[in-house]
Amino acid sequence: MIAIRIEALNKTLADKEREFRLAVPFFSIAGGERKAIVGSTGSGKTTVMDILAMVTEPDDCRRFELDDGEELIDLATIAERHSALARLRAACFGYITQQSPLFPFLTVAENVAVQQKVSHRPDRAYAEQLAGMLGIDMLLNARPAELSVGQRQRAAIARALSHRPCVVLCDEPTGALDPVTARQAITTILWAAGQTGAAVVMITHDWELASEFKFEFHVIETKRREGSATINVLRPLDASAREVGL
Ligand SMILES: Nc1ncnc2c1ncn2[C@@H]1O[C@H](COP(=O)(O)OP(=O)(O)OP(=O)(O)O)[C@@H](O)[C@H]1O
Repeated sequence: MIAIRIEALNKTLADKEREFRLAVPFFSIAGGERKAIVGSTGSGKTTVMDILAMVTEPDDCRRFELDDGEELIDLATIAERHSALARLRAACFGYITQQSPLFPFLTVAENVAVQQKVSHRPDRAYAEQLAGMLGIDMLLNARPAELSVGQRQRAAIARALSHRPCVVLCDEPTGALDPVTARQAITTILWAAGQTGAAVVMITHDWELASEFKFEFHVIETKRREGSATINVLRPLDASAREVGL
């Protein structure tokens, strides 16, 4: 079973006027688990997700590793090994970003097929099944420009799940969806994760939906400010804080 562990990780983003520092003392996720990351806008949720997706490199960490059940992979240094990083991403990770850009010159079906091809897991029937569950099966031959924002978001979800990843990362996957379609999207993500025993990490502002689907909450909050620098920390949220909707 897959597991990712982070210990004492730090990342600083800075420009001339301000500095944003994020600390992750400890975070772990294993196959079958579902964790929600919450926090105010600009608190660093996407930064955490980009680090998990190995899009952004941490500045330093005591531990940042992926255990795939056979091998322990050091994610802190994998960015230096381009082909290993590309292989790992294609095989293991499904990342639904906020924009989730689709190739504009390809149909929805072709966008999904590209992901499966890169991951060496072509499976048209599975792609169609996901599209059906997400309510976009009638749109498989449409190009992104012909879709609404919510339809594009669902196409991006189908693409990110289509190669049966064992880590599913979702950055506000239901941001453009109405409540019924949002529930359908989360149900599909968790169904697909259940097929492979995948771990699911989701950024959301929808506490109610995440609670309903039994996500474990982690929150990013400001620890302190030092001049123009903001220092934020990711920590688990206990049940009592969740009840008052902190
Ligand atoms: N290059 C940079 N220099 C300084 N600060 C930066 C830079 N890039 C990003 N930031 C800051 O980093 C912080 C974290 O950004 P991030 O996108 O991770 O937040 P978020 O919690 O995902 O926000 P949202 O909910 O709005 O999507 C923000 O406050 C942002 O202003």
